[in-house]
Amino acid sequence: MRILIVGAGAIGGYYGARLLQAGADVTFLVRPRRAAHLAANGLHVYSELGNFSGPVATISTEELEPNYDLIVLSCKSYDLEATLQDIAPAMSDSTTLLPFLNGLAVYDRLDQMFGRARVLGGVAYIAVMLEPDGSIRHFGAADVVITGARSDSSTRIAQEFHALIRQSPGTRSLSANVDEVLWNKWVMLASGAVMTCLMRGTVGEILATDDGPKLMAQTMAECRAVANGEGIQFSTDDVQRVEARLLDRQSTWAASMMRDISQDAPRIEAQAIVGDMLVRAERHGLHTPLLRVAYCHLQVYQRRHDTPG
Ligand SMILES: NC(=O)C1=CN([C@@H]2O[C@H](COP(=O)(O)OP(=O)(O)OC[C@H]3O[C@@H](n4cnc5c(N)ncnc54)[C@H](OP(=O)(O)O)[C@@H]3O)[C@@H](O)[C@H]2O)C=CC1
Ligand SMILES: CC(C)(CO)C(=O)C(=O)O
Repeated sequence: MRILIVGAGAIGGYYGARLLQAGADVTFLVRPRRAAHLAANGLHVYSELGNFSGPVATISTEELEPNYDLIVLSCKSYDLEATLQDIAPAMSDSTTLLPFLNGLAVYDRLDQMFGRARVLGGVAYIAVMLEPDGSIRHFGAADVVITGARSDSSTRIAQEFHALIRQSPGTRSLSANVDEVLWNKWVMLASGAVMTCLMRGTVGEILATDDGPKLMAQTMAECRAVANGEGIQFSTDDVQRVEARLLDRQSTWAASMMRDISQDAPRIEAQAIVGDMLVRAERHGLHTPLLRVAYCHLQVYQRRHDTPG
């Protein structure tokens, strides 16, 4: 299987390296600055699960030809439209896409452009970061990847990808109900992002306050109601797994968007992670006050960074 990974950032670089270690045929689509860096230094991944260091094959959008079986999308959500233009020359009628972006808007867009049968579902539960020196650092040892076909005709390629990625360390599953998996992650992430970004604290710090547990539970209920409105029913296990993470008083976790805000990142994925949940809530006539407050707060942050001074 010929795999094109779009972006050699935290997620693309990390899983690209893991796929290379598994013997996969991987090329990274990168923009000029990253291409020059990788040509000069190679790719370096530092992880408790094993490091990777070595040269990698890169390509520019001008050089692309339609000869990939799978294109893995690992850009930030705000770069999706530009990325879709860049990958156009690589798309053949038989190319399948696998996005690892957070949120569900990416699926609506890809389904609209290419059809659901050409888009696999994928989530990564991991904390990785592109360091200023261009290397990729994995924080902790958690690394869970769940992928799956979203239509019968892409079952084979989903199985082939799983067979490759399962050779890497971490927990790997192939789901027969990947839509539920995608929603489950989004509900967890959106709820966690709403609370940790609004309160500027970790889950444990929030739960130690008078109203923290109640507000966290309300945020999860708002996000679950949106999922239900979109036709997703969670199992008791799903609900308990999200609650175990977001109602854990010992937790030092905060959403990566909260970490981006703490580091004064110029752009955040507020629209994809919180704004789009709110749009869907409105579509179903749902009252979601915490999502609304959080999105207003995140928009203020983004607008201040869009128009400095
Ligand atoms: N980091 C994490 O731990 C996790 C992240 N995610 C999600 O994964 C997605 C990616 O996040 P992350 O890897 O952290 O982000 P990064 O910013 O680390 O990496 C994104 C990379 O995409 C590249 N890129 C963007 N557009 C293009 C393009 N058109 N052509 C080539 N390269 C491009 C950027 O390159 P350039 O340098 O040229 O801008 C950048 O290196 C997000 O949606 C995030 O929410 C999900 C789970 C965990
Ligand atoms: C996997 C998880 C939940 C890791 O923190 C994430 O995607 C994020 O915070 O953006």
